[in-house]
Amino acid sequence: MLLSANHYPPCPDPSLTLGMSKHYDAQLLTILHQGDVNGLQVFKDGEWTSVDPLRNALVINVGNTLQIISNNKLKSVEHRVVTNSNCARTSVGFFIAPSDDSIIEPAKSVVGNAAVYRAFEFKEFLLHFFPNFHNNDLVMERFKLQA
Ligand SMILES: O=C(O)CCC(=O)C(=O)O
Ligand SMILES: [Fe+2]
Repeated sequence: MLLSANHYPPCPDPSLTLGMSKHYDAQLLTILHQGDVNGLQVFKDGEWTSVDPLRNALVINVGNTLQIISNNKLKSVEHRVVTNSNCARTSVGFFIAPSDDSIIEPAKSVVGNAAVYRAFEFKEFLLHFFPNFHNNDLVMERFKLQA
């Protein structure tokens, strides 16, 4: 498990920069507390949509590794953080991750004979994920079984 605290100061011109650029989370699940300031957006139906903070609620985000284990039944979502000019924003994320030597593969109970991904060690996934952070299709392609 990894804990990450993010602080986004107010930005005089939010059109010039993002708080966090678009990405997918690599791990199994992200549990995010985003306080009460807007900023998180998900890419849905071809556009960026705000995930408005709800009082006393956490955001649960499926990561790439859970997408693979679920054989694409659960989808990792592209997301980013925008800034605003009025107030600072702080978020805290818990990333639930397997140990580096865990074997990741689509769960037998969900795939039948149609596994989309091969089995691999989680550390192989991380080694490939970070250098290719901005090309998620390329990341996922490497772990697919040949059609
Ligand atoms: O600050 C946020 O709301 C999201 C942060 C995030 O996406 C991340 O840390 O991976
Ligand atoms: Fe994220």
